[in-house]
This record gives sequence, structure tokens and C-alpha cells, in this order.
Amino acid sequence: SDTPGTSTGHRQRAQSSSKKRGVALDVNAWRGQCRELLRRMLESADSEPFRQPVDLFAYPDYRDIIDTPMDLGTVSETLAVGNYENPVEFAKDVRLIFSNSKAYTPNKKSRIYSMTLSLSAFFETQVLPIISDFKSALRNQRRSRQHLS
Ligand SMILES: O=C(NCc1cccnc1)N1CCN(C(=O)c2cccs2)CC1
Repeated sequence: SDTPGTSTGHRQRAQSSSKKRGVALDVNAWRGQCRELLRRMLESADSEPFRQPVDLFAYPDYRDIIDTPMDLGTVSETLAVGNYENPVEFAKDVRLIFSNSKAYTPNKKSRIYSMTLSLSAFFETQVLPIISDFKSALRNQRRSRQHLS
């Protein structure tokens, strides 16, 4: 029977939790995964306009429209020096790159804006499992620590 506490129920839970533990307990795995995701974005031609901060001489009105500039180089540096606590903070900065481009573009057909559309579509598919694996690793860690306390 699968009622919790019976012998099989307990064994099943133990097996499944150890499987979950094996797969997701590494609460630090997200940093290498995000570094690899950034590397793949930076090798795409679509990231070219977003690899370094916006050139304010070429776009003098940029700061009239955009409060918080962001670019992949800055994200990469922040990740490398350990200034993101989790993949959600990392994703927030990457998403800012795309929302800045959407806010600044004079029209939805601009070449640079269209590059953010494909880049962000790729990013969202890749970052989702990184964030969900991190959250389950955190749940696992809290559960096993709670059991110890
Ligand atoms: O200047 C940069 N990026 C830095 C860079 C890139 C290449 C060489 N040297 C500096 N921009 C332009 C503005 N921008 C936009 O998203 C949009 C422009 C028009 C519609 S959207 C963000 C990327």
C-alpha cells in the first residue's frame, strides 16, 4: 500500500527522496549552469549589441528613457565575482537587458530589438530548469536540515 509510514510506503519515499537528493541537492550547481548559459548566449550573433554597455555617444538620449542600463558583460562579471545569490537574481538582470531594449526601441521592427526577441526566447527556455532545479535543491536542503534540528 502507499499509505505513508507502512513498510513499502516508507521504502518508496526513501528511494524517491534519495533519487531527488541525488539529482537536485547541489544548491550551488546553478552558478556553473548560468555561466554556461551566458557563454552560449555570447557566442550567438544575436547577442552582439548586448555584450557591453550601451554607447551613450551613439545613443545620447538612452538614459532619458532607460533608468538601469544592463548588458551581458556586466552580468558575466557580477556572476564571476559571486554577487548573485541565486539564479533568480541572475535572471532578473538578464531580463532587464531585454526590457531595456523593448523600452528604448523606436519601433518593434528595429533590427537590434528583433535580436533581443530571439535571444530572450532562447534564454527563457534555458533558465527555467536552472531555477526549478535550484528551488528543489533548496527545498531538499531545508528538509534535510530541518530533520537534523
Ligand atoms: O549601443 C548598444 N550596445 C552597445 C554596443 C554594441 C556594439 C558596439 N558598441 C557598443 N546598443 C544600442 C541600443 N540598444 C538597443 O536595445 C536598441 C537600439 C535600437 C533599438 S533597441 C542596446 C544596444
